[in-house]
Amino acid sequence: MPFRPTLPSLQPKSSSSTNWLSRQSRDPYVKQRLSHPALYRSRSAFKLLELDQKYGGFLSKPDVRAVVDLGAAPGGWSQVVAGKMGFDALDEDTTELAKEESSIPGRTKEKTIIAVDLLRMTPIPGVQILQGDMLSLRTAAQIKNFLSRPGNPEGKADVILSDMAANMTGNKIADSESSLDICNAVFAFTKDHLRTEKTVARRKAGVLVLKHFAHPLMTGFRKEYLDPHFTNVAYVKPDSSRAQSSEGYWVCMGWKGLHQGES
Ligand SMILES: C[S@@+](CC[C@H](N)C(=O)[O-])C[C@H]1O[C@@H](n2cnc3c(N)ncnc32)[C@H](O)[C@@H]1O
Repeated sequence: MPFRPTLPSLQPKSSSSTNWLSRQSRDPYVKQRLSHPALYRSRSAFKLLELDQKYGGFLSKPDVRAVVDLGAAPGGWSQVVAGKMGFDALDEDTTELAKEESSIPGRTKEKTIIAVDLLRMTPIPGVQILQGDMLSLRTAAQIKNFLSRPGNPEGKADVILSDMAANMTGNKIADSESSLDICNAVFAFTKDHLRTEKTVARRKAGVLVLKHFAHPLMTGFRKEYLDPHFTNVAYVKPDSSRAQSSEGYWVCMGWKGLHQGES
């Protein structure tokens, strides 16, 4: 369902909601979303577009056959991925131009996109939706089933995206721990399901994009799990991410797999 601005009610507003409305009305990315022909479901879609563009169009490489989008609801990132992989992922066909932009010549529909979230999602063409908790091992097993098909018997993904975020409590320690739990669960999934750059035979193939909230615990996580296992790890705060949020993304390229003796 496309994003629809709600009309402001006539009730008096609290100062925080007035501030929010005023910030929204000035936010260039909210304005861009409302006027963009693709009618992305979320403002987050622009973060992924920015990351993809900055890191060489990793979603559009011809060898990318399977993408997993974790924490996908309401579906902006999945719409971006589906568009890049040749599906018409628009919620509404507004203009002919938008249709042309979303269909990339030379792409077939032999691609797998899996979107996972705790919440229900409205369907997106080309995207298989799975409602489940990524902190549960059962969900990882279900994703593997979705990934495994004749062209991909080993059930691997070329790109794993995680924009997952638990509900914030306002307690910094609890919130950092939830973010760390999510990062650990995503890494556990990645080590079993991301195709290595060696298997693909392309440098920087096997990409993980992982959202996290800045905290010293996260520096340790990066040093222990990301830096040793990827050819390149970059920290990015997209321009489209609100300055007051402590969120940031690691763009990790070139999955090397586990080292001998690691499990
Ligand atoms: C910021 S939103 C994602 C927005 C999405 N990338 C988009 O473009 O529409 C974060 C999502 O993470 C999901 N989430 C949080 N914890 C999760 C978990 N343990 N398993 C699956 N999804 C989770 C939330 O339900 C929420 O929809």
